[in-house]
Amino acid sequence: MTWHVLGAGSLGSVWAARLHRAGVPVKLILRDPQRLASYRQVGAITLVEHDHATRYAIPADSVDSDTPIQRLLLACKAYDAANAIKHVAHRLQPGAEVILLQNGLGSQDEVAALLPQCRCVFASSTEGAFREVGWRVVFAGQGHTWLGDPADETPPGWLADLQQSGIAHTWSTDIVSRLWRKLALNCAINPLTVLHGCRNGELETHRGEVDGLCAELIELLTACGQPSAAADLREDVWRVIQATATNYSSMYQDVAAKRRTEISYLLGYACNAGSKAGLTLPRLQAIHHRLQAHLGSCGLPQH
Ligand SMILES: NC(=O)C1=CN([C@@H]2O[C@H](COP(=O)(O)OP(=O)(O)OC[C@H]3O[C@@H](n4cnc5c(N)ncnc54)[C@H](OP(=O)(O)O)[C@@H]3O)[C@@H](O)[C@H]2O)C=CC1
Ligand SMILES: CC(C)(CO)C(=O)C(=O)O
Repeated sequence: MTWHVLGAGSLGSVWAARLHRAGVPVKLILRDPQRLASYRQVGAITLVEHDHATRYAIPADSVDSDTPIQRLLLACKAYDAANAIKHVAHRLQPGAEVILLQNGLGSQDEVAALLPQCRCVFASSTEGAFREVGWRVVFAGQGHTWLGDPADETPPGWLADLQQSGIAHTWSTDIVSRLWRKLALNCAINPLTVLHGCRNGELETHRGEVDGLCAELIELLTACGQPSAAADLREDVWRVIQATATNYSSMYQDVAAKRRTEISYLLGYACNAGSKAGLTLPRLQAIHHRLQAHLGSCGLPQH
């Protein structure tokens, strides 16, 4: 069965290239005929791993094609996910499986609401990839991907394709909790690195702010029925800060490159969930507002 990959950016390309080279049928779906023409001119995705570049001539079509889709990897940013899926929804067969690679929370439910006839599998990944130029992508960090379906704990048969392709993964029966935990880590670290203009490790000099956010995130996770995502959060945040001390967070990198951030699916989602639960979370609200103002001053969307 063919894997269709909608969103041939950083992570989508890394997935597509590994599946393709393992002999698993893959097709890229590009956003419009112009992007398809650009891809066809080059004819391949170039994947750079350990400074070694390899071309993978993966077949592609655009969203305008009408071939049916039974398995789809949605690899757009969280803010593009629902809009992107609308363009291919009519091609998805009853019972089709859609794997959602988005970080944060909120986009998964937006997409699932549009696809009542499909099985939506949520993913949370610690892999790292970035687009160098054009159709050339650097696979910067080996990581792990957790996959799960909140509506059905049965592992899908296609996990064997991931195994065959060397995509490190685990089927998770608590994927929503994992997504919450990653969201909390991102909320405690990423906005502060943007506002202080620093690497993750330099947050050591802003201990009070990090700890204050952790305390409110623990309150939020607990109120939202996510006690295991709340357990030892502060310790985990400091462990991640130390382990990634010399790195710039993904949000820092987005702002530095003048790319839109996923703020609405991270801090925005956390603040909304807090309001819905009737919580007062002054530190999270304040950092959300400071970050929005900062994004505005950089000419970037505040949502
Ligand atoms: N990159 C990473 O290291 C990691 C990313 N993630 C998460 O994975 C998700 C994807 O991130 P990433 O791969 O970095 O994102 P990129 O910006 O690199 O890629 C997104 C891709 O989506 C495509 N796209 C957007 N809208 C549409 C549309 N309507 N139709 C078709 N294609 C569309 C873009 O197309 P075009 O090329 O035409 O602009 C682009 O190729 C994010 O939620 C991110 O947080 C999680 C862990 C690590
Ligand atoms: C390294 C870490 C955990 C920091 O929040 C991250 O995931 C990111 O930069 O987005």
